[in-house]
Amino acid sequence: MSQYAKELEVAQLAVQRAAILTKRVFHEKAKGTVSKDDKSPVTIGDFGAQALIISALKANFPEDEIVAEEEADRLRGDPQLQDTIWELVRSTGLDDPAAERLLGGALADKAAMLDVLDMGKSQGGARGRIWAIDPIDGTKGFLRGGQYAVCLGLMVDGDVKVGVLGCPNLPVDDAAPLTADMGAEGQTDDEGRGVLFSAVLGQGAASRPLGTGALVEPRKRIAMRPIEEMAGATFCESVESGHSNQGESAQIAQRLSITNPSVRMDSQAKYGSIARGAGDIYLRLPTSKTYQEKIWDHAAGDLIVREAGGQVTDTLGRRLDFSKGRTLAENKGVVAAPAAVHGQVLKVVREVLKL
Ligand SMILES: Nc1ncnc2c1ncn2[C@@H]1O[C@H](COP(=O)(O)O)[C@@H](OP(=O)(O)O)[C@H]1O
Ligand SMILES: [Mg+2]
Ligand SMILES: [Mg+2]
Ligand SMILES: [Mg+2]
Repeated sequence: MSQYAKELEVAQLAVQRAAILTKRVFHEKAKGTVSKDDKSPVTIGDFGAQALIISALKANFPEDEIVAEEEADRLRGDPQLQDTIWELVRSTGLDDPAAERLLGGALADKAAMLDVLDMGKSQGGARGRIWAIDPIDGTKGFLRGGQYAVCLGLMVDGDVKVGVLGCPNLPVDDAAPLTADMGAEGQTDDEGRGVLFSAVLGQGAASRPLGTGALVEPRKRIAMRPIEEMAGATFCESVESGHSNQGESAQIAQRLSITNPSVRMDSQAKYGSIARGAGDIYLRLPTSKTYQEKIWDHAAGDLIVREAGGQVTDTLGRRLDFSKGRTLAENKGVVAAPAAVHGQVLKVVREVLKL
């Protein structure tokens, strides 16, 4: 068995199960948005998906630490919201009994769900096995019917070894071109959509359809698209102008003679899209001097792009450093591109950002 085979299997199934819940929330439920301290929207989907993922990890790797985005504190004083989430968590499972058994089956009760939600408070760091979870990345995209991703990465001694991204609203087809309307909103029909990206360090990156039971076979290798002419490249960037500086990104594109409009989409679906050659370059350009990127926003995508033939650094050319705790404290922004042109892109990024 290859290294991290069990971790890869459990991670993919856990993400797949959590995505069943997020899709249910989107389709069946009124969007129960509560406001968090940082004002980012967080929904019953975020809590429910996080509970399902942590419960699968604890069933298989009870000693591992977990860094997860959400915490149960705000739920403890809100019995109604607790009930809504518990009802969803209780009734969401993979439709393959063996796969569901591997994830440990259903949680015992609501109290167990709250406990599990709080198991994601590890401070992270440079030692041991630590999972990073973003139960819904791109919450704003999720609410809009745009792109979002269920994200899971395993770090060992600060280095990402396994990465999985579930993207329910991306086309299944790796060859489907990116279109401007793909990212922003209105993805209400699941037909032809849903992809599960994965990578293990040193073993390449792959995709398969995002299913609802056992993992869909085969798992197909993905690779970035070789860029022959920079002018024909496509940028991916955030929809939210507060998350990445779109004006600077346009200047960089212009200096690289890129004429294609950049494709805006929420979440780590950007990393998945460039990893399979649907787009080429992902830039995340800081909009504030103080914001520190969160490890759960990048761990899986960083590995998937690198294993697909890409290079991922920050705007100063440093590898993303996942060993510094819950944030990428030693990095600023992200520059992800095919390895062969990364240097050229980075040079222009530094010129425009005056770094
Ligand atoms: N000022 C900021 N700069 C960069 N990223 C930010 C930010 N404020 C919030 N974010 C992060 O941006 C993520 C979404 O990224 P994107 O813009 O690529 O879709 C959010 O993840 P969540 O949606 O999981 O909260 C959040 O963690
Ligand atoms: Mg958030
Ligand atoms: Mg996120
Ligand atoms: Mg999130």
